[in-house]
Amino acid sequence: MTACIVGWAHSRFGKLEGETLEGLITKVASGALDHAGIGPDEVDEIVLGHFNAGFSAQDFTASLVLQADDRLRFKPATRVENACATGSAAVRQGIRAIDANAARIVLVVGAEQMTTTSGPEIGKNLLKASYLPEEGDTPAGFAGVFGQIAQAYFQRYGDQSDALAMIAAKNHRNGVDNPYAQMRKDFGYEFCRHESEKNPFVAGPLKRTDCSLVSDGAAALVLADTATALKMRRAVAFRANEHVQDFLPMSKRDILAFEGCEQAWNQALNKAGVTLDDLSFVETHDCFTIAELIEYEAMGLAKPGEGAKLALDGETAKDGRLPVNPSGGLKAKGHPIGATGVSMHVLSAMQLVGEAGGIQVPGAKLGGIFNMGGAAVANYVSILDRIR
Ligand SMILES: CC(=O)CC(=O)SCCNC(=O)CCNC(=O)[C@H](O)C(C)(C)COP(=O)(O)OP(=O)(O)OC[C@H]1O[C@@H](n2cnc3c(N)ncnc32)[C@H](O)[C@@H]1OP(=O)(O)O
Repeated sequence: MTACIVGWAHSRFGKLEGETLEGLITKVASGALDHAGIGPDEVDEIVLGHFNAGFSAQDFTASLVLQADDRLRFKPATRVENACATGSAAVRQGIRAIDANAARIVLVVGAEQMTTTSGPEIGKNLLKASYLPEEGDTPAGFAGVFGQIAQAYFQRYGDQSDALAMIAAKNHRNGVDNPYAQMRKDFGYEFCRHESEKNPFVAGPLKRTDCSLVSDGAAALVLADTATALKMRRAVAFRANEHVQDFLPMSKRDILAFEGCEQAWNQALNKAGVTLDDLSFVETHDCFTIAELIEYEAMGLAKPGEGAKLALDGETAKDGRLPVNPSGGLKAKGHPIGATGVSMHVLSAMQLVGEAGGIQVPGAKLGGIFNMGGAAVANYVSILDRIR
């Protein structure tokens, strides 16, 4: 791999009153260029990750990045979309431009503004990332889809409510130390474990604390080829970047196996020539706590049906064997769809250069990222390594 991350910017995630999609995009675009010490005229290509699906009336958004600086005018700019993995799809498109020697510097932006949409519309928009003929009428939107997955998992492997509450509590605890996070509240295990007025059931066995947040936010990063990156202040290289796309209908797959996720991790670990034991941390797609649990199994940390033990034994806690979601994950940090994958790469790069502040994993050397679109349909894994 030749692409490296050399600079970045991240907005706060949350309900950002008075903010616009354009404002979010332009602020992180210029912030990332400033952070990298790269002038807009040096940019060869721009990629914007933006899901939309009804969240924004403006649907032709790639050129909004050009509003960050007049010197970006006439640069090639494209928007990409791959459901909740839209951000990682944008990162990958940038990497491929560099690997093909078609670009030396690429500006990647991910953004979404979700909170200006009303509750029922949010669920409808998100469900556009499901297979409409079979899953389009699922009650409670995507929470309903993962509620069914959780129910099926409980039927096959037994009730996992304790482990799901451990995952929720862990990610909420980690989010407290993340200044970009939408929710910085340490709810604790007991609150996450039990149904209450403040923590009602949302879909199947999933309670509110099992669900990611509805968020506004943006993140951006600058990619450069290795030769250029080695002359910069910071350089975080892609040891691997893999994309595996699976069938859309859940009925065509064993939905408890997340086979696309498994395949993407296998490919990435092979390419990087490392094992999970070599990773210092993982940022994984916890759109719902049951997703994080199944991802433990798909990535190879636990056998099928045994992911709960990792959560219950604290092995994926920040001070555990392999910290998972030290940022607080989608659960606490927030999940502005198009920004999420870019955010995962930005926060991982921060970890590797030792600039992650309160969420820093001490001595982090190698980071893994898994970002997912739909129910394990679009699967992206990156393995990042600091080279400067
Ligand atoms: C689509 C893909 O390709 C793959 C994916 O990633 S799927 C994931 C896509 N994202 C989603 O589906 C979003 C899921 N989450 C939600 O829909 C909503 O957060 C929810 C339905 C779980 C809760 O929404 P709600 O019931 O309308 O809550 P809301 O009225 O906004 O807030 C009530 C309280 O709960 C809190 N709250 C809201 N959502 C919360 C959450 N997810 N976790 C914890 N607390 C939450 C609020 O802060 C508020 O607290 P206070 O009373 O103390 O102020």
